[in-house]
Amino acid sequence: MLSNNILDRCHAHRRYEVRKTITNVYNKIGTPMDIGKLSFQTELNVMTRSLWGNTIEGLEDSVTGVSFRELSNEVMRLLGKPNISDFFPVLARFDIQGVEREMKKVFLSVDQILDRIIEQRMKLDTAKEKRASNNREEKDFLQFLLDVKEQETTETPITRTQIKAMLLDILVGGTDTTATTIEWAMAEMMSNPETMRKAQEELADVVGMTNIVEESHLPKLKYMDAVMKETLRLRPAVPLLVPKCPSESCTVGGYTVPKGAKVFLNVWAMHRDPKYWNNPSEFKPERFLTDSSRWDYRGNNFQYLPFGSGRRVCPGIPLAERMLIYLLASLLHSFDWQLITKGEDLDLSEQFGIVLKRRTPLIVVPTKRLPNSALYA
Ligand code: HEM
Repeated sequence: MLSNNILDRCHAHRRYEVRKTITNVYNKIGTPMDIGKLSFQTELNVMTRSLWGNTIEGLEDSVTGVSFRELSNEVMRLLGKPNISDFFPVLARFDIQGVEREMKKVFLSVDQILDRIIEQRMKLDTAKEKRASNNREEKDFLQFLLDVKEQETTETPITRTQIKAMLLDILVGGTDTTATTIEWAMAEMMSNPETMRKAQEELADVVGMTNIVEESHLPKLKYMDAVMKETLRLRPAVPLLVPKCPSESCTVGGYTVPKGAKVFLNVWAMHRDPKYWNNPSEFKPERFLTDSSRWDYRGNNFQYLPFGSGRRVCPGIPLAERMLIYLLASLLHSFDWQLITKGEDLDLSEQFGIVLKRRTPLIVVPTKRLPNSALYA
């Protein structure tokens, strides 16, 4: 589902959702907008369309009374909260801060949403629907997993709980990270208007002002790509990566790491180390334009690891790469953006957590940029 090949085949989902977002923004032009919220909803819709062919707009509220974004925020908050049980496992059964209790509550809600989606799919699964689905050119991810579950001969049978876990892993791993990165990129550009000017100039050159951004333009948007790389250097969405736990004691850089230790890799600090970066706290996309072959997201260059490295490197890189640039480019090409109060200093402070969020949401006001209104439909 996350390979470039499959992503190429379902590019229509991304186009549909990004265009829907542009139209929605256009319909509310001149009013303040929360960029994080807007990006989250677009990314969530893109992912759920690829996972089970539909969005969860409406369903989430009707099943649990809260939006998926609120649930996801809560999962991230609890995952990042320092928990005494982790430091003194002997106390874990008392769950002194109630982290486990709260997490169970959130997961129950997410579980109900995913159960409803699976049940809806299984209800459709009459013989007639099944024939239609088998004949369909593309199966979505859920259908693929349900088919594997049905084949009892499979060596490693897959359970409904595992299906829900995989769906949740992908949803939680992909939505907040992408939305937060777009929000940071926009905030950094608003604080450095020269970078915004250059990005919009590139869009005018590559896409033109009588056209809309398409995924086919993305490989030509070199400056926009550098903006994303610089955003992920300065504001890595997962600043401590996902904790690692060695299965054997080992020695790294002269230090012994005992078997079973919890290891955090502080890429936030690595990305700001003055030994490797000139003026590390400056937002300067140009640093990624020179010697660009050195910079990619695969984790082979140990001074730059926004998606991790090795066996547990983020599997969502191909989707993230496309969606980050596609959505940001579409927002910057279609609109100019201003802060609510002109001349105000934008708050760039960070909030500690497993995902590196802004302390305050980025609220900005769009104005129309393209001459032809039909391009917003
Ligand atoms: C800006 C976007 C994203 C960033 C910065 C990001 C970053 C990361 C990082 C740092 C890790 C941990 C790697 C490690 O510890 O070595 C990770 C894991 C993961 N990511 Fe992403 N990610 C992004 C988008 C996505 C997307 C779009 C998806 C899914 C479609 C996704 C799915 C996952 C999953 C499932 C894991 C867990 C992998 C495992 O533990 O085996 N991510 N991501």
